[in-house]
Amino acid sequence: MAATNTHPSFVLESASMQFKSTLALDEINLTIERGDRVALIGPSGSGKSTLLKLLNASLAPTSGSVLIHGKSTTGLTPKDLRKLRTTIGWIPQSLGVIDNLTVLQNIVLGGVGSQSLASTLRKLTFPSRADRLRVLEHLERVGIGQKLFERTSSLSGGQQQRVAIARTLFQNPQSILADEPVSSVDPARAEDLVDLLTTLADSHNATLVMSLHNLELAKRFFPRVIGLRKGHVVIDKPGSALTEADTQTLYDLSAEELTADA
Ligand SMILES: Nc1ncnc2c1ncn2[C@@H]1O[C@H](COP(=O)(O)OP(=O)(O)OP(=O)(O)O)[C@@H](O)[C@H]1O
Repeated sequence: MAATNTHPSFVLESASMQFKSTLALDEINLTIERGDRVALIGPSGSGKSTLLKLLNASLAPTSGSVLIHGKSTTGLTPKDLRKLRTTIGWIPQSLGVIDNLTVLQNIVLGGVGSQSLASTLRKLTFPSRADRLRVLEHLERVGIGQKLFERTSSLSGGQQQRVAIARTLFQNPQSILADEPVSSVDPARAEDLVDLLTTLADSHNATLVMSLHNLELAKRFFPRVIGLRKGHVVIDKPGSALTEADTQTLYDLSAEELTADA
């Protein structure tokens, strides 16, 4: 189980992110409580990945503040930043698994956090019996226990996604962030993976924030759906309460935008 922390998982206070001439996020105010299960939806370019990067402390806001598990991400030393990041499981679009390592080694890497290079190499080369058993337990939970010693490059895309999930769980994070983890798989597999990830996050009592393009999955699996448009939060409600009007709010181009884009 993840360590107890009474703070909300994430708090954004007037947080903005400006990239040169692009205002990717505009004064966002948002609290994500411990154990929340949140889908981030919105059109391409609306700011979903940027928001996840603020929640992962890989970007600091250009103005306003972001608190992760009660700690502001502004002005942290690199050491404190690394320590904070060990409390967050991060599943990027690219999954971040290393092809040439075995499944066991990839998952052990999830747990090394801020340890030294020497200690990391030792763990990778000679994982302890306790680590091997824990890895196996997580692999079994994601349904690929038999793949423990296989080279990750020999696994299918869907199996590699399961490795990425097991690696995140092995880290025992307080929160899990996933950036479109199902973008490149077929609909049936996408549903299985979202089901698996939401169930596992629940059983670990971990907060889950996942960006998704598939609105049906957001509706079915997420008690909270946050819709972004042009760097603003325009929807924040249970997935089961999403309406056609919400979809239009998010995705329909106004006549003004159509003229601007022409
Ligand atoms: N590093 C960067 N430098 C400059 N502009 C950026 C950078 N990262 C993002 N942006 C811009 O910020 C805006 C929001 O991008 P972001 O990637 O957060 O959108 P998104 O909703 O995740 O899109 P998608 O669904 O296509 O992944 C876009 O206009 C994008 O071009």
